[in-house]
Amino acid sequence: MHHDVSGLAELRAEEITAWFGNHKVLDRVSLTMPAGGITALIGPSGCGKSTFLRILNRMHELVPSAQLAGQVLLDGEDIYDPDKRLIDARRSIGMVFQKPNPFPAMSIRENVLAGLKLTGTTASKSAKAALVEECLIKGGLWNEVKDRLDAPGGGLSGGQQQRLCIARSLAVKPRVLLMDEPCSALDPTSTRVIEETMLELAREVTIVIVTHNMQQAARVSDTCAFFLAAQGTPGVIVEHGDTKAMFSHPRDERTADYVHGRFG
Ligand SMILES: Nc1ncnc2c1ncn2[C@@H]1O[C@H](COP(=O)(O)OP(=O)(O)OP(=O)(O)O)[C@@H](O)[C@H]1O
Repeated sequence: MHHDVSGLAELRAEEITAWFGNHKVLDRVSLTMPAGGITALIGPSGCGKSTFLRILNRMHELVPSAQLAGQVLLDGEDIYDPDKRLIDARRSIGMVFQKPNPFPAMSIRENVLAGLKLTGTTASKSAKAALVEECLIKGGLWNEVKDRLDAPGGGLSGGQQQRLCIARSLAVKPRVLLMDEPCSALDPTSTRVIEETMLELAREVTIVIVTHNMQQAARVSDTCAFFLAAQGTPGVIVEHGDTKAMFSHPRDERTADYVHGRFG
């Protein structure tokens, strides 16, 4: 299959079912996350959004009791193909977490470059310097840190740390960036800066974001998927599609109730 590593990539989940032990938490969830778009995953707590996100870059299998059925296709290629290496899936599909997690004692520069070691990538000193600048610019942090690249990452504010984590994930040139409530630990100003960064990044990387903030989903996402797990049943997608349409004219009453803040 044609595989343009520099181009924008579509991520597609097909019939994903997930368990922790015998507890089924997702049931045959299918979703196409368009290339170069921002897809928001919304829904009440416990409906399986984070589990679904973790399945998209093979983090679910880190939990010993976790099981999975279905496929995840990056530009048509199954990331769970036994011939594919885990590290390749993780490099192509990066993740930013709820709580900023830079290496606190490492310098800002070393934080950005940290992923290169893990993926065994080597680069010259000047190539590394260029990469650090490029990723910090894309992460929306360059102007604030360019004069102190050797200061520890842990000395930055929460919002800056989160942008540092975004820059770090960009350094290995991912094709998809997964973000699990990336702003929930941040103040409104930092949140807006991250949202602007996301809108810029979407030109070159496909983004999937879990968010509890409906305004945020409306501001940043092109497409949206509403997850729901009815009492005692696994999570499913009730409705998905164009974000503006889903917020203004939801097809399902449960979506209407959720996006208007009537539950969850
Ligand atoms: N490591 C785990 N071991 C066992 N069960 C788990 C584990 N992680 C999640 N679950 C269960 O899977 C279900 C889905 O959880 P998940 O965190 O994916 O939901 P969520 O929609 O992301 O929730 P939230 O919005 O609160 O983060 C829940 O019933 C949860 O208790």
